[in-house]
Amino acid sequence: MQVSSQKSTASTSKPPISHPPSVSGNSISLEQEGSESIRVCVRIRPLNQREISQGNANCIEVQNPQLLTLQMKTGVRQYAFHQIFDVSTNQAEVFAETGINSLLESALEGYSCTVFAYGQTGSGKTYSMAGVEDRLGGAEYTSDETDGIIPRSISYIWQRMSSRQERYYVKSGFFEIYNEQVRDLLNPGSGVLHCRWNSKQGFFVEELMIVDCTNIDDLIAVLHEGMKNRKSGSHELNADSSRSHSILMVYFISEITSEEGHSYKRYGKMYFVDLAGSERIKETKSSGGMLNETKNINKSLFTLGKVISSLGDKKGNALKPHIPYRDSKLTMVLMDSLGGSSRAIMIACVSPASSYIEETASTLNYATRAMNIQNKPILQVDNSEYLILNLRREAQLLRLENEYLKEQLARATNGQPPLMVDIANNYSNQNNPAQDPVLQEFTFEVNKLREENAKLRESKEKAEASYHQSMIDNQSMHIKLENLEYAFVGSTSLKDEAAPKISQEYTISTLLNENANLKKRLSALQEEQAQMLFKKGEGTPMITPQEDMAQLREYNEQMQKRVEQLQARERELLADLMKLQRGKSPKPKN
Ligand SMILES: Nc1ncnc2c1ncn2[C@@H]1O[C@H](COP(=O)(O)OP(=O)(O)OP(=O)(O)O)[C@@H](O)[C@H]1O
Repeated sequence: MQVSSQKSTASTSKPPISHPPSVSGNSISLEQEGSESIRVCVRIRPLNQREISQGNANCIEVQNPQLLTLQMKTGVRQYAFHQIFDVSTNQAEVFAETGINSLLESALEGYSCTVFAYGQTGSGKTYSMAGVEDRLGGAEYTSDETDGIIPRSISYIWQRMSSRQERYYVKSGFFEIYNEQVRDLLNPGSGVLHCRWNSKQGFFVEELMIVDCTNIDDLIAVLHEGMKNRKSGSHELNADSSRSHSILMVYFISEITSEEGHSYKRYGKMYFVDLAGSERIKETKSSGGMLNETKNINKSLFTLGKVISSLGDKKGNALKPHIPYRDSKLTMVLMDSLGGSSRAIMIACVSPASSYIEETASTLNYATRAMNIQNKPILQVDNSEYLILNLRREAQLLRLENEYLKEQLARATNGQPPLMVDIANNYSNQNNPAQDPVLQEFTFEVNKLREENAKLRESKEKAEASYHQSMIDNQSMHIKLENLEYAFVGSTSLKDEAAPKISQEYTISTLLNENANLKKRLSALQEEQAQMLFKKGEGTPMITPQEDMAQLREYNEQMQKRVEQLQARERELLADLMKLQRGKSPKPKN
C-alpha cells in the first residue's frame, strides 16, 4: 500500500498494523502522581465578509488573556479560560501560547497527548489546527505563516528529536469519522473500519493503515494525504466545510538508555483532532444526504457534549456517573483523552458575530465544563525491558548491601565497632542516595521505630479498652451496692433488726472503702498511661499497665463474689421478712 504524495518518502513497505504501537501488549503504564485538568483555550476569529455585510456586531470582548465577556440579550456573561486569543492573534502566536509544545515534549517522553478543536461550523477549527483548508493537500503547498498547529508541531517535533539523546521511531495514521463510520484517510479504499476495544489498548481502529515516517516530509505527506481525502462539503455557512471529525495520530517510540547503560522503550503518542462543526440545520440550509450528515455530526457532538458535561460535573465525580463514551464513535476514540490517561488541550473556536451568539455561548459553556475534566497522564514504557532494568537496579542495591554487611561483619570479628562515618565515606561516590548505607541504616532504624510505635499504640488501645470496661464494671457494682444498702438499711419492718443491721453496715462500709480504693487505683493507672504516652516517643517499654489491669480484674472478681453473697443474704432476709409478715418466726442465722 502506498501513501501517494508529491513529497512522500513514507515507508509503507511493511503491512499496515492494526494496533497502535503505543499500546502494544508488552507495554506497561506507569501512573504518575496527581491529575491535571484539560487546558482550555478559546480562539475568536475575525468577522468574515458575509457577517460584516449582514450587519453583525461583535458580541465578544476580551478583557484580558484569561477573561472575556459575551454581550447576551439577557445581559453580560463572563467566561474565564486558560488562554484567550482575540481576533488579532496570528497562527504563530497561537502555536506559541496554547501550551502545545509542552504536550509535544510529553509525547516525546512517552505520554499520550491530544489537542482538539471544537466549535460551530466556520468558526476556524481547521484553520487553527491545520491552516487554510484548500491549500492543504494541494500540489502547490509550501509552508507559510498560515500554517496551523499540526504543521508547526511536525516541525517542532523533528527539531526536538534531533536535539535529544534518544533514538525515535515515528509512525502515523489518519482517519475520519463520517456519518458514524470510521474511514482511513490514508487508505480510502479500505471501506468502513471497525472500532474495537480491549483492556490493554482501550478503543482502537482495527486495520487502520499506520505508516513509518523517517523524516519530516513523510509526516507532512501524511497530513496532506489525509486532508485531501477528508470529506468536505459546501453549505451556507462555510464554502469548504469539513463534514467529518478527523483524527491524525502520531506515535513516538523512543529507545532510552539508563545511566547504567541499559535500554528500554517508551511509547508516546499525539492525537490532533479537528471536529466537524456544530451547526443549526436551518442555518446551513442542508437537505437530502447533507441533512442526514448534519444530523449525524450533531449526534456525535451531542454525545461529546454529554461526555464533557458528565466528566466536568464536579458533583457527579463523587457519584461516579455513567460516562456515555460508547454512544458514538467519536467519544469512543477520544475516551482516553477525556478523563483518561492523556494530557489534553481543547481549542474552542468561536465567531464574534452577534447572529451566532447562541452557538458561541454553547461552545463557551462546553469549554467551561471541559476545564473541570481531570486527566491522569500515564507514561507508557516497555514492560519486559523496564522490569529487567528495575531488577538490575535491585541487584545492584543488593550487591552494595552485601558488601556493606560483609564489611560490618569483618569489623565485628576484629573487635572493631561499626564506624558509620567510614562507611558513608566509602559509598559517598555512588551519587545515589538510595544506595547510601548510612541512609539504609536510617531507613532500617525508622522502620524499626515505626513497628515499635505501632505495637505501643496497640497495647495502649488495649489498656484503654480494659480500663474503660473496669470503669463500667465498677459503676454497675456501685449501683448494686446502693440497691443492697437500700434493701438492708432501708428495711424497718424486721423485729430483730439490730444484729443484722450492724453486720450489714459493716459490710457496706467495707465495700465502699474498697470501692474508693479501686477508684484511686484507677486514677493512678490513668496517670501512668499518660506518662507512658509521653514516653512512647522515646521508645521506653511499658509493662505496668498490664499488671495494673490484672490487679484490677482480681479486685473486680472479689467484689463480684461479695455482691453475690450479699444478694444471697438479701434473698434470705426477704424470705424471713415474708414469713414474719405471715406471723412465723424467722430461721436463726448461723
Ligand atoms: N483566525 C482566523 N483568521 C483568518 N481567517 C480565519 C480564521 N479562522 C478561520 N478563518 C477562515 O474562516 C473560514 C472558516 O474556517 P474553518 O474552515 O477553519 O472553519 P471550521 O470551524 O473548520 O468549519 P467547519 O466545521 O465547517 O469545517 C476559512 O476560510 C478560514 O480560512
